Amino acid sequence: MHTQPTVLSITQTRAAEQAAVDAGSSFAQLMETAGTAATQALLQRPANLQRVWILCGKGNNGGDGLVMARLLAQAGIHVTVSLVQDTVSTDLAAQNLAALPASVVVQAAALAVLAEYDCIIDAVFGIGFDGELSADLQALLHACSQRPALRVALDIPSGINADSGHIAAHSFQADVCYVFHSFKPAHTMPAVQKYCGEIEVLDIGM
Ligand SMILES: NC(=O)C1=CN([C@@H]2O[C@H](COP(=O)(O)OP(=O)(O)OC[C@H]3O[C@@H](n4cnc5c(N)ncnc54)[C@H](O)[C@@H]3O)[C@@H](O)[C@H]2O)[C@@H](O)CC1
Ligand SMILES: [K+]
Repeated sequence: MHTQPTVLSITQTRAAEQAAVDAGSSFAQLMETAGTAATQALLQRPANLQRVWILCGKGNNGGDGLVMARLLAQAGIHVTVSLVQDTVSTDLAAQNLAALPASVVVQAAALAVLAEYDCIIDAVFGIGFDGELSADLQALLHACSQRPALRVALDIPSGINADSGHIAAHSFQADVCYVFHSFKPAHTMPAVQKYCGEIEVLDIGM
């Protein structure tokens, strides 16, 4: 028998996160668990992962990417991080940026894009994205889709609205999408599933 996945809207997801925090967790713990679960899932894949490039947006999806950067570097992987919006805007993302080990290279995307990677991780936007991508981000995400690297999206490929499923031009084209806690409505839509590739739902303890 095929079990239908649980689907939560953006509002329901944020309410579930708040309920987990009210029950004794914390947003920092949820982010740490999300980044840890995605790192473990990635390391279990039969993939060459010597050089990983992580594109981080300024919000908490970027924070998840920064947790992964720390953990992958601790696992001995050569990690490059690009802050694609030049900064981080949430306390959690800032804390995880400050916690990066010295071995992680933090480099402007315009420079980093010239190097070779085995894996590209999209931590630009998650459920906070709405609308269209800037011209710069369109060019960057399009360049990523041309690369012979394993492309991993965190929560949802950047450029896609998690509720409506609207796909902005040059949204990230993933091979695998690690979805946190539960499907959002967009993950059920065939057009969006083409951008997700393989979808794996990860328990983040809520
Ligand atoms: N809140 C929590 O407890 C958790 C959040 N998690 C992660 O956090 C994500 C949600 O984080 P946020 O709510 O910070 O949102 P995002 O990180 O998805 O993005 C928010 C940022 O994107 C900007 N933005 C939105 N649309 C844009 C557009 N068209 N062009 C340019 N910028 C745009 C917003 O102004 C905001 O600064 C989830 O998808 C998940 O990956 C996980 O860490 C698990 C726990
Ligand atoms: K993403």
